[in-house]
Order: sequence, then structure tokens, then C-alpha cells
Amino acid sequence: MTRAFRLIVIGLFAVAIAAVPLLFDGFIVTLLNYIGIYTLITLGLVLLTGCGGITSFGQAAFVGIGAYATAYLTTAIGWSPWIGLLVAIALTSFVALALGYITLHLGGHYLPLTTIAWGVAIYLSFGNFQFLGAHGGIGDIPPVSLFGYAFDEPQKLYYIIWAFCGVALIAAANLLRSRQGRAIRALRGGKGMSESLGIDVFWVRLCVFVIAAALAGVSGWLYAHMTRFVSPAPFDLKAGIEYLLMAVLGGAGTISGALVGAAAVALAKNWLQDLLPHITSNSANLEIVVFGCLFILLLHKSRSGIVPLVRQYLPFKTDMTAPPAKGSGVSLPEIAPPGRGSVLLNVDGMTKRFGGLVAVDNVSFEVKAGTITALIGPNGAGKSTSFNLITGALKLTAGHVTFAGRDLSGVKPHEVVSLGMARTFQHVKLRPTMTLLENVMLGCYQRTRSGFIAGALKLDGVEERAVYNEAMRELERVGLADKAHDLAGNLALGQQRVLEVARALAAGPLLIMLDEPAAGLRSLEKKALAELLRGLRADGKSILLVEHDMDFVMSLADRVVVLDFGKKLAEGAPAEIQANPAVQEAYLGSIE
Ligand SMILES: Nc1ncnc2c1ncn2[C@@H]1O[C@H](COP(=O)(O)OP(=O)(O)OP(=O)(O)O)[C@@H](O)[C@H]1O
Repeated sequence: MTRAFRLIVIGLFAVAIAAVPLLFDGFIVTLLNYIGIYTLITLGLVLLTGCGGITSFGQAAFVGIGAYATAYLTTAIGWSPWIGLLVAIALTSFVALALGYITLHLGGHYLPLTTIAWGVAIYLSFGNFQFLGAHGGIGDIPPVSLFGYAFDEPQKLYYIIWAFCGVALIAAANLLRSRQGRAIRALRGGKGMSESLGIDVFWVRLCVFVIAAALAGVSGWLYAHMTRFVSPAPFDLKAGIEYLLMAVLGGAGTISGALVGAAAVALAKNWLQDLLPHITSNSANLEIVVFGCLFILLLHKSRSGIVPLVRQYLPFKTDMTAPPAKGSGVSLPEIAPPGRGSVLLNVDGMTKRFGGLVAVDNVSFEVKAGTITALIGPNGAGKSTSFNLITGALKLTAGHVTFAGRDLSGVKPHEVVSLGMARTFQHVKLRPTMTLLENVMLGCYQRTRSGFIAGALKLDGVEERAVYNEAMRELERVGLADKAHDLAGNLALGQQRVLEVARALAAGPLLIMLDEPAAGLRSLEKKALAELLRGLRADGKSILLVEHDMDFVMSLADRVVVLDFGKKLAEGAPAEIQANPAVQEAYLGSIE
């Protein structure tokens, strides 16, 4: 979708929204008010669950905190609802910060389970605090007013609700296109991939968790001043599940999905509330059953939700990538390369035990600046484990790794890339739903600084242009520039490996660590890759590679280190290694 077309769509949507209270009755306006309030909560879940992969059943509790905060302050203390808004945002953010700090390091299904636990705990607390009116709740909440004008009717508050929605939708869309937005979208690729790009996974997860909670808090504030009454019931676990359903139904990874999902569930609920009493006297329970069936149907038909399903049939594609850069006055910071031939990486007595298994046993070697070093050996020899130890993805049991003169013990995995070390993986780790360009732009993460606010407010234009230019340069270098706007998931495996190399290069590394880069490549592609690596060496880059294709290795490497059963078996120039009887027996003989 072109920028102009997108602006026209947004403009028409804004005009339509603005006209509604003038054209429709109170019932429709109230329904739209609820849709707007739900959209804010769902938008948080789009960022948190759809993009960041963190499933939360507890968002209703944050809505409750926002609602109760303003209800209490405006009724018991008599403060302005606008102060109530600030406190609602601050309180939900603070509670999210505390809960996130304690729980977000958990993986798998443990984290969603904790969201149920704290969601229920917060909901139950509302009913137990006397100063919050216990189960009776708080009534007589004043309306929001601005310069003496009270937004005391649904038709009036409608504009406030949709103004908040509009700002939040645009800010979230900007955020997802920015540096930190790409980091959020990378989270689903796993910790190993994100950390290798320099992303502090815990910190990004915490930030997106707080943003989602703050959006729920704002929604709670709007809810309190719309209904003018709060009680615990609307903030229970069932509501939390419904919000999650909205996000999944709309399209959990899409901004417009928040609006579509919120509208779909609100309309369906409304329709069911009219219909079900004709069928049963216990319509509330049947409503849940119908929702459950709809959910199952959706997961069968389109797991990614309504928006991605509809998008397949649209005549244009949406592209999250920054527009082509105009002007080239900015460039990303480079790390000064060490003198050619100086020791860049020193591995000394590196050892790793997994229980009783010694996967890497007292291995030592060096990589000199401007050279290609290959790490070879039979399956299970400890090559990938060595990579993970050097990059900090695994902790050493014993030994030292020194890079560019710095001892890496104590350096966190996501900090290593900023020292000038970038890597690829034996099993390719890309984001298949992001374009090639976005995947490579992710590689620039550590060379840039824009934060969440800069991204949401689009204050990062200069840096984004530089990132775009750098990513295109690396895609051209590896021969994938013509596919820059395609999805990475549509590439053949060989090309995905090459894309990973481009992403590693975008980090501006001194040392590029390639784990089986030629696996799955056809012979012409291998030749092109070998040429690329020679070119990088000529530019002063150092390369450490693990590879099973011996023709590829021997024609390329300056030095070869052979591992066998975790131990270093031999080290030398390719010709020496090929002539080494021990290596012949342990490895080279067996692969011919
Ligand atoms: N996380 C882990 N826990 C336990 N054992 C592991 C772990 N990772 C690797 N190993 C074991 O360590 C040994 C070395 O594995 P590694 O993957 O480093 O070998 P490799 O040389 O890269 O092999 P390949 O060429 O097949 O990739 C193997 O015996 C493997 O089973």
C-alpha cells in the first residue's frame, strides 16, 4: 500500500468515525465506545502476544487498576479525572514493571500461567478492599471535562475515546516499524536469535509488557468515566480471556487486527445477548460456549486471524519497511578494525560439560585479524557448542575467551555483538514473516540507539534511513537486493543462509562466525558465497566458520582447527590438515 493511499484510507476512516455521533442513535454510539475501549486493550495484546509472543490472560486486571485508580481519586479525594488518567497510567505501569520483573524470565507455558495467577489475585483484591467499595464498587464517578465542557454523555465521550484510540493505533504502527518494534517482532524468533543481534531480550519483553499494561490502564480510565461506576466483575479472568480472543481473532500480529478483533467480539456479544435468551434461560454460559466454538473454527480456518485472512485477497501488499532513503548524509558507527595479522580472538582452555559429557575439552586456538579460520570435525565433535561458548550463548565450564583484547567472561550474550562479533546459526534463525530487508535491518540493532518513544513518535527518521541504507547495501553484497521486500519465509533454504550472512554483516562485525553457511547451497551459490567471504577477508574482516564441505573449507581457509570428541585433534594450514594421518583417520577419511 502506498503512503498516499494509506493516508487516504486513514483520513476517510477518521471522517467516518467523527460523523458517527451525528448520524446514529445512542445505542450504536455506546457500542462503538465499548469497541474503542476494547481496541486499546487489544492493541496492547497485539504488541505483547501477537508480536512479542508473550501470552497474557491478565490484561483485564490492568484495566481494573486504571479504572479503580481514577474512580477512587475522583470520588474520595475529588481530584480531576485528568490527574486520574496520569495516576492510572503510572500505577498500571508500575504494577506491570513489578510483575514483569518477577515473571518475564519464565519461558514456555509457565509465563501464561503466571498471568492467570496475578490476574485472578488482582481481580479478587478489588472486591476485598473496603476503601474501593469492596464488592459494591465505587459509584458517582464524575465525567471527564475539558475547559469547563463535560463529556457526560456517550455521544460526547465518544470523541475522547476515539481520539485516544487513533493516537494509540498510529503510535503502535510507528513503533512496530521502528528499531524497537523490530526487536519486539524478533522476540518470537527465540532468545538465541534475538541475543545474537544485540537485543536485551528481558528488557524488551519488560518494556512491551509495561506498554500493554499502560494501554489497558488508559482503557480502564475511559471505562470508569463512561460507566461512572466500577465494580470488580468486569475485570475478572473471563474478561481477560475475551481480550485475548479479540487479539487472536483480529490478527494477533497486526495493528488493524486490534480494531477488527475488538469490533468482531463486541458485535458478536451484542448479537448473542439478543439471540440466546430466546434459546435458553442460562444465556451467559451458552455465550461462552458459542465463543469457544467460534474460536476453534477460526483456528482451523485462519490461525493468524481475520486481518491476515482478508489481506490475502487484497490487490496490494502492506510493507512494514521504512520508505526508501532520500539523501545519504548519515552512516552507522563502525568499530575500528585491528591491524591485519594481530590476534582478534583468543580461545584458551575452553571447556564445556553437560552433566557427565565433556562436549568441549580444553580447546585453545586463535583467530587473526583479516583471516579465515575453519573449525571442522565429525558430527558431535563440539563445533556448535564452541560457537555458543565463544558468543556467550553458553557459559564456559572452564577456560577463557578473549576478543579484541577483552576477556569475555561476565559479558552478557547480547553485549558481545557490540564488541564486533556477529554470527549465523546451524539451523537458520530468521523471522519468516518479516521481509528480507527487515531481517537485515535487525542486524543493525546494536549500531543504533532509538528507543520506544522515538519510534512511536517517529523521531528516528535519520537513524532509520541509515539502517535502511546499510541493510540494502548488505543485501546487494550477498545478491538478494532484488528480493528485499519479499518475506524471508518464502526463500529457499540456501538463500535463507545467505540472508543470515547479510544480517550478520549489517552488525558491522570484526569477526563473522558462520555455522555451516554452505549447507543446502547449490554449487553456484557455494561459489558465490566463497567469493563473498574472500571479499570480506580482503576488506580486513575475520571469519570463523564451521563447515562440513571440505572442498569449500580447504579452498577458502587460511587455518583449520580440527575437533574430535570435544578435543582439539590438529591445527594448521589446509594442506597440513589434509596430510595429517590422525585427521584422515578421524574425519577426512570418513567423509569421502
Ligand atoms: N545443550 C546440550 N545439552 C547436552 N548435551 C549437548 C548440548 N548441546 C550439545 N550437546 C552434546 O555435545 C556434543 C557436541 O555437540 P555439538 O552440537 O557442539 O557438535 P557439532 O560438532 O556441532 O556437531 P554437528 O556437526 O552434528 O553439528 C554432542 O554430543 C551433543 O549431543
